[in-house]
Amino acid sequence: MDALLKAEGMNTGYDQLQILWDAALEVKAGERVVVLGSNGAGKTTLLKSLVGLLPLWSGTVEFDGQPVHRLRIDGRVRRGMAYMSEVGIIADLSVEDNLRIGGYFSSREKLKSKMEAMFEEFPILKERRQEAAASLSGGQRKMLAAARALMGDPKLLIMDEPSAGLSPLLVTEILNLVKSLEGRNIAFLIAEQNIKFLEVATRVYVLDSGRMIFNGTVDELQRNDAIRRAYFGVDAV
Ligand SMILES: Nc1ncnc2c1ncn2[C@@H]1O[C@H](COP(=O)(O)OP(=O)(O)OP(=O)(O)O)[C@@H](O)[C@H]1O
Repeated sequence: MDALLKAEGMNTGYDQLQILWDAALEVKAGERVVVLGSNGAGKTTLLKSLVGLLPLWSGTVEFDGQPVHRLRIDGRVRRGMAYMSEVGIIADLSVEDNLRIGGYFSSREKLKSKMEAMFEEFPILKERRQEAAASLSGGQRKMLAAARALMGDPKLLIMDEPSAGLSPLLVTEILNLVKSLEGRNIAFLIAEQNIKFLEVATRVYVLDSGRMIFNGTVDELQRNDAIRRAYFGVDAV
């Protein structure tokens, strides 16, 4: 199967400081790929350069068979990439209006039906549809960020540390959300340091100091002694 997202030779960073070193990554249609990395490994930098929030110094990104690394983020979103980020949630706007922004490129009829589908998927958002996003709890804001990204009917949903700041119970909710979207033909690329996310992964990359040091299945990861020691503790798995 051809890759939906294929990035090669990614080098980038901030000013003179190089963070990503020749990173490569592939996500096939419908796959759920987790990029595991500790604090400061470069996960956010990687995702930002994939979606167009940070320019690459060198390297290529292809999406759906087309090069996209010279496109701005909106051009990549139109092609079916979605970046789930709470940063884009507008606190003063209602839940409903935030969702409307997520469906910006949809026709009016489509927007209405997508909104209803989201409210079915996320009943808590329906309950609070008229309230300002600022009034939502941390977990509810994540739900809104996910629903907003899904409003655009993406082929690929990119999530940056969805578990950050959430209680274990809410982490389970996010995992359930990812599981519940199985079969919808949405691929996931999830950057995380929480190994619980391996539960939903069909494939894993490990990013270490800006370099991809592993690419394989969860089974293969668990059989890799060096990585197991570094990420799970010697006896953990
Ligand atoms: N705007 C910036 N300017 C300079 N350095 C930055 C900037 N953003 C990130 N960095 C540095 O780049 C490195 C990688 O950061 P990045 O946020 O990509 O890592 P991460 O894996 O997402 O970490 P975390 O889990 O802590 O969010 C870190 O050393 C960080 O200090």
